[in-house]
This record gives sequence, structure tokens and C-alpha cells, in this order.
Amino acid sequence: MGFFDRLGQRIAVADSVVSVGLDPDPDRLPDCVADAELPRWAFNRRVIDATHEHAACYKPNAAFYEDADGWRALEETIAYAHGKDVPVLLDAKRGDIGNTARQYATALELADAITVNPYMGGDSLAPFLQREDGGVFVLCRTSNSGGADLQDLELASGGPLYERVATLAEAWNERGNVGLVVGATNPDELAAIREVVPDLPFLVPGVGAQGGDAEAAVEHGLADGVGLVNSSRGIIFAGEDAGRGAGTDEDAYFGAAEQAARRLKERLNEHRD
Ligand SMILES: O=C(O)c1cc(=O)[nH]c(=O)n1[C@@H]1O[C@H](COP(=O)(O)O)[C@@H](O)[C@H]1O
Repeated sequence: MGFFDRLGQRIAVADSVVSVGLDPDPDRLPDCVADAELPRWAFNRRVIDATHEHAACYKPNAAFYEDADGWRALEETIAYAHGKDVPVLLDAKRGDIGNTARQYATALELADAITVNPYMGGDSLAPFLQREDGGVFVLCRTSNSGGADLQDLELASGGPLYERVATLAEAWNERGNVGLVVGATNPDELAAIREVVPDLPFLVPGVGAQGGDAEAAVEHGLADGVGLVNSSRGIIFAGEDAGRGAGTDEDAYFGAAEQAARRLKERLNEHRD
């Protein structure tokens, strides 16, 4: 079964389009995981225990795992999420010449889907696109302010570059495994891109800590009910208000993550059909 069919099933079971971002910044981990052999894995395990009921997907960002222990923490995290029947989208933003991309694409043996950067063109993405079972989310209009520097450039052929990326992504979708990344901080662009590609599911990051538009994320992010709205820090670090010093109340800390995930799910569900 293809990734988007599996994701659709998970969305139905969890009644949720929430992607929980697993970005375990070492400087923000609570004391209760500090002595674990792999603190990031210990943290993620508790986050998954607290939030899986509300999660359509987990999205670990590779940047938080790129060191000696990081890959082990990531593997444990992915296996644990799978044990809860939740798919995993590895946010790695890959894209390189074919020979290198073939190696990057092996990540799809571990995770269910990946984010890729289209800057190097179609052949750099081919090794990902060929993996029928794996989802491939192509960066289209990112949530950061600098995203406009290149992505908004008007092409001589007409329309902004991000629309061209959307059109290309549709052409790359021969196996039904392509989605787009469009930030919730750009609601107008979200609407415009949805017009260009009515059938591609979006990953919409930028709600929560970046203050994006949750309603627009749902209204334009879903294709036939399938798509993801991601929050990372707004969920996993919601417990910081509970204090994370020596006396951290672990239940309160991870209970806050559960509440944040549930609240986001409920808020998004108000706008789902
Ligand atoms: O590809 C992404 O997921 C992504 C694209 C984008 O345009 N903006 C964006 O914030 N992201 C990622 O989504 C997550 C957002 O995290 P929070 O701002 O903490 O919710 C981070 O892992 C970002 O790297």
C-alpha cells in the first residue's frame, strides 16, 4: 500500500491530521531524561507515549540526530512510533546528484516518507520518487521569511518559482507518492498552490511556535482529506511551563505535550470536512 493510502488510514483512525515534530533540542531536554543512555530517545519515547493517540504522523527533523548517538536515537524513535501504528516522516530536506541521492534514499527503508529539496532538479529526486511505498514531500513555499528570496521570484514564463515547483511535483507524481511542503505562515501562497495542484497532499509546518494560520493550513493543505499540519516545539516543549529543573514533575511535563497535541487536533478538526 502506498504512503498516502497508509497515511489516510492513520488519519481516519486517529481522527487527526496532526504531525508531531520530534525535534529534541539538547539544550531544552528536561532533567528527567538527562541520565538516560540516549536522552533524545528517552525524551521521544515519553513524547510518543503521551501524544500517539493524537498523531497522524511523527516528523523527526534529521538535524537533531546528526551525531554519533543521534542515528541510534532516531532508529529507536522510528521503531517505537511504528509500534504505535503511527507513520514517520523523516524531515531531511535531501537532494543531490543521482549517485549521492541513491544513498540518501535508503533512509526510506527506515522511515515512511521524507522531505526533499527540489533545487537540483528532477534527476536528484528520482531515487526517492522510484520508491513507490515511500512518501516524498517536495519543498515548495517554506515557512521562513527568507523563503521569499528565491521561491517568490517571478519567472519569465510567468508565475512565481514556487508555482513552477508545484507543477513539476505533479509531473514527478507518477507513482502517487508526492506531496508538497507549504508553510502555514503563507496563507495566500497556500491557497494559490492548492489551485495549481488540487490533488497533491501538503505537509504544512509553521503553526504553533512560528505563529502560522491553522485554519488556512487545513483548508488548503488537505487533498481528499489527506495532508499533515505540523507542530514541533509547540507540542514537545509545552511542558516547559511545568518546570524542567531538578524537581521536574514528569507526568505534568509530558501531560502538557498530550494536551498541546490534543488541542491542536481539535482546533484543526473544526476546519476539516
Ligand atoms: O520541511 C519542514 O518540515 C519545514 C519546512 C518549512 O518550510 N518550515 C519548517 O518549519 N519546517 C520544519 O518544521 C518544523 C517546525 O518546527 P516548529 O516551528 O517548532 O513547529 C521544523 O522541523 C522545521 O525544520
